Amino acid sequence: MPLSHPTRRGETGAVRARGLYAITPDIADGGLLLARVEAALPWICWLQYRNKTAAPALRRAQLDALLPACRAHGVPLIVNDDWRLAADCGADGAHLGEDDGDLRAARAALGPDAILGASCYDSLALARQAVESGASYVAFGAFFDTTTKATTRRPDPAMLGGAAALGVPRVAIGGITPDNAPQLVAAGADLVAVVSGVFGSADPAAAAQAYLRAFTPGD
Ligand SMILES: Cc1ncc(COP(=O)(O)OP(=O)(O)O)c(N)n1
Ligand SMILES: Cc1ncsc1CCOP(=O)(O)O
Ligand SMILES: [Mg+2]
Repeated sequence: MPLSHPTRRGETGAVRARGLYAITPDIADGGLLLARVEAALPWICWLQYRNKTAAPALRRAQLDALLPACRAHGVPLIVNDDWRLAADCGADGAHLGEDDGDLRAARAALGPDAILGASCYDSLALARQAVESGASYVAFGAFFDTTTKATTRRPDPAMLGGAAALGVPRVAIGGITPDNAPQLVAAGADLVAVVSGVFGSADPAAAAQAYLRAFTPGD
């Protein structure tokens, strides 16, 4: 069992997690998507279902296929963009960016135990607001160049340290590789969120394991 695996709740009930947060790419073929996710699942802490091109029915069908696989590995499944879809399919949480609706409404609908993430880009002020509004983790990025998403805001890694006082897991995203992940973990990232570095690889299991070395320096 990799160190990243458990998602624990501390005495305050807050979500605690550390490791790799894998995010799915836009794959239309559900069988292929499931096979690639299943290869990575033993090594990841959380999975985010993100598909920016699928029609609603395909998104729902892909989630319905991914959920039992995630459950079998004890990996929470988080739905990007759409907290209503997360609620409908019984996922463990949702991730909302600045155009994805209201965190308070999502928290009220999903309940106190849901994992609710917020994109905070390069802004500590956004992160503070997000936590006040019910976010259980905050995400910063893009830290590095990426072709997965057009990005304009580029935080300094020191922002991850500045966010420690918020008391929720800090996620780093954007162009993260096994080579540049250690500097983000050293700066305070609890999780590194990755699309292409895992699912763009011919071997998602090996790729996922390569990221875990950032969390066990010296191995
Ligand atoms: C963990 C994590 N961090 C940031 C994002 C980006 O969210 P958003 O800005 O809403 O952009 P899209 O992913 O919806 O294109 C994320 N999805 N996950
Ligand atoms: C969704 C998202 N938000 C900021 S960067 C990004 C894409 C990250 O993908 P990759 O890990 O392939 O750079
Ligand atoms: Mg979004």
